Amino acid sequence: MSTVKVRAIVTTGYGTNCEREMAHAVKIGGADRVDIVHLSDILDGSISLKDYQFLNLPGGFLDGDNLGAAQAGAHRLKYAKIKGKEKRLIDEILEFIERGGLILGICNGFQLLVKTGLLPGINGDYTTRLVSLTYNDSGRFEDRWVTLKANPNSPCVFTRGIEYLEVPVRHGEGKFVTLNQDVLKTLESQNHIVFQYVDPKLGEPTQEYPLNPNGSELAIAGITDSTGRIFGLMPHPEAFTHRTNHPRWTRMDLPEEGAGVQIFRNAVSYLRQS
Ligand SMILES: NC(=O)CC[C@H](N)C(=O)O
Repeated sequence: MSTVKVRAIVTTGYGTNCEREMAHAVKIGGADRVDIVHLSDILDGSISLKDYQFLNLPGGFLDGDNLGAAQAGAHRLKYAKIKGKEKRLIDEILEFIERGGLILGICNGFQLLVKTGLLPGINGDYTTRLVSLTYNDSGRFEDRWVTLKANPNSPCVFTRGIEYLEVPVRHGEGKFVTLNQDVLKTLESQNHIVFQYVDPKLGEPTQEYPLNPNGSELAIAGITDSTGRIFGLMPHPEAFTHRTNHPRWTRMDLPEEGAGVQIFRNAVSYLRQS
C-alpha cells in the first residue's frame, strides 16, 4: 500500500463560486488534504503550489467574465508577479507541472487553462494559445444535463475506466473552437480530445442542440495536454457526487455515489502510485 499523502489545492476568489463543491469531490475522491485557497494568498507568497500535487481550478465568473470568461484571470496568471519573488503565477504553475503535479480545470477553470495556453499543451508547449471557449451558439446561458463519451485512446489520467458520463453544464461561453483546422486535426490525431457531447440514444458525438449544448467543434467537451496530467472540461463532474444530484434519481436505480467522483478518485490514485 502506497504511503504517498495526496495534498490538493482548490483556488478561489475574484468571482469563483464552485470551490466548495470541488473541494468536496476531491475529498470523497480520497485526497488526504484539501485546502481552499484564495488566489491572493498565492500571489502574496503566503501559500505555495510546492506544497501540493493536485491543483483544482473551479467554475465561476472570474472577474465577472470581463473581456470574456477567464480572460482577465488569464492575464493575472501570466503577468502578475508573486510578492517578494521574481516569479509570476504561471512560472509557479509551470514548475508544478514539471514536478509531475495534476491540474483539473472545470468550466471557468477550463476557460482559464485555454486562455493562458496551458491547454492544449501540445508536445509540452504550455504558453501558445491555440484554442478557446466562446459564446454558446444558443446565445444564452445553458444549464442542463448532458451525456459525455470518453476517448479510450486519450492519455488523460482522470478518465481511466470511464466510458460514458452524465453531468450538468452551466455556462454561457462553452463553445470549444480552434485557431484553425490544423489545430483541430492535431487535437484529434494526438488524442487530446477527452470528452465529447453525445446523443445518449446513439452514444455518438453530436452537433445537435441541446444534446451538444453550445455548438463546440467536433462536440468537444474536454481536452488534455500531451502528458494526460492537465485536464479541462466544461461540464461539472463535481456536481454529481451523490445519486440525488441526478435529475431522475427518484425514477432510476442509481448507486449512492455520483458517477462524477470517479474523475477525482482517478486523480488521487494516480498520485498515490507516482
Ligand atoms: N459555471 C461556470 O464556471 C461558468 C463559466 C463562465 N462564467 C461562463 O458562463 O461561461
